[in-house]
Amino acid sequence: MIAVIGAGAWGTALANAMAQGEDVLIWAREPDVVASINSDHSNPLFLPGVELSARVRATTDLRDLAGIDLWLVVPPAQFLGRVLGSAPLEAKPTLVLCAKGIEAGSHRLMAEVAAEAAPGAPLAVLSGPSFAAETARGLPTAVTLAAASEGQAAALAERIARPTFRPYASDDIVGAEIGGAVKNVLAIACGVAIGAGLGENARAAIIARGFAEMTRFGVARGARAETLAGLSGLGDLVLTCGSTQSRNMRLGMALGEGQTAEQALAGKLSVAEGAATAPVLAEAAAKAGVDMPISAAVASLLAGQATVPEVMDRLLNRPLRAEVR
Ligand SMILES: NC(=O)c1ccc[n+]([C@@H]2O[C@H](COP(=O)([O-])OP(=O)(O)OC[C@H]3O[C@@H](n4cnc5c(N)ncnc54)[C@H](O)[C@@H]3O)[C@@H](O)[C@H]2O)c1
Ligand SMILES: O=P(O)(O)OC[C@H](O)CO
Repeated sequence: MIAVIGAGAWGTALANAMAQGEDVLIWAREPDVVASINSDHSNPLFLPGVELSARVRATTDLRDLAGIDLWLVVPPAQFLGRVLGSAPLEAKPTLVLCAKGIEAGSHRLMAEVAAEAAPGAPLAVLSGPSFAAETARGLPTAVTLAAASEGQAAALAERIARPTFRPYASDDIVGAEIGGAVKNVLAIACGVAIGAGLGENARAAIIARGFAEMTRFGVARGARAETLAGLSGLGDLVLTCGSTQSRNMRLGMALGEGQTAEQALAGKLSVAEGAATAPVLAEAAAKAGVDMPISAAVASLLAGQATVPEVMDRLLNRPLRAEVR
């Protein structure tokens, strides 16, 4: 049996994919979500329109996960430490971290947060281009699965691979995490460009120059550039910047159309992780001396410290430079 923590769209989609091979127990915070998964095999709150396998069962009690050896950990990034802190981790289950973000305040990646909450538990990171609704419907999905060694990642990949769900093993945990966290911020930037009518040239420029930012930041944090060029970095960047299925892209479009961040985020149950990651990333990059002008622009827009014309002006008037370096 596999456990899943968090029954948002991605936790539910992963549970449904995993149920093709093993029984799954999913923990949800919301009693209504547990009730609809157990009685109707659906999660209309977070993943409407998808019929779930009867092999997925749900609980609101984290203690029910005790004894399960493999957990997919899928709450929003800012809650991951708190949720793990309440979980029965005595048996040191393998934790596959699936949230994409950087912890506010501490600037820690999810594996650093989990290592403190679950000392001694084997850790892995699953990240890549994966809209939940598509994975849940069994459409082909390939992701990076990073663990402490490529051997551990490969063994885990054997366990969680399914006919249309294909993990690629890696030993670069930091690289897999940074790609997923940074692409959400860049997707907001692409959304702003589209929402403000700046055109497709601008979107492509943000993707390419954003990828340069992601690589600079990742390498400074110890990632390998080749990981950032893979599924969890460039792959997810292209997906998220190219589709209005992305919540981050849609948030950016609302900003580009003139809404404030408060207006664009009001009443939303679902998470656009880039909104929480952007200020943390801007701070962490400044602290590390890494130049990330697009991410910094997103952070100032979200904070209401600049308008779209102002950030455009700032970006376009930076000194001309060589493309590489
Ligand atoms: N949705 C996707 O397509 C997708 C794909 C890959 C990765 N992810 C990542 O998965 C993570 C979860 O996103 P999602 O899309 O499944 O969520 P979601 O937006 O569908 O749902 C929100 C989730 O937040 C949880 N939540 C709200 N307040 C909370 C709190 N105080 N403590 C703990 N949990 C709380 C809710 O219970 C719910 O599970 C994010 O890091 C996201 O970037 C999402
Ligand atoms: O809807 P988004 O922007 O959170 O993107 C979802 C996934 O991260 C895509 O891989």
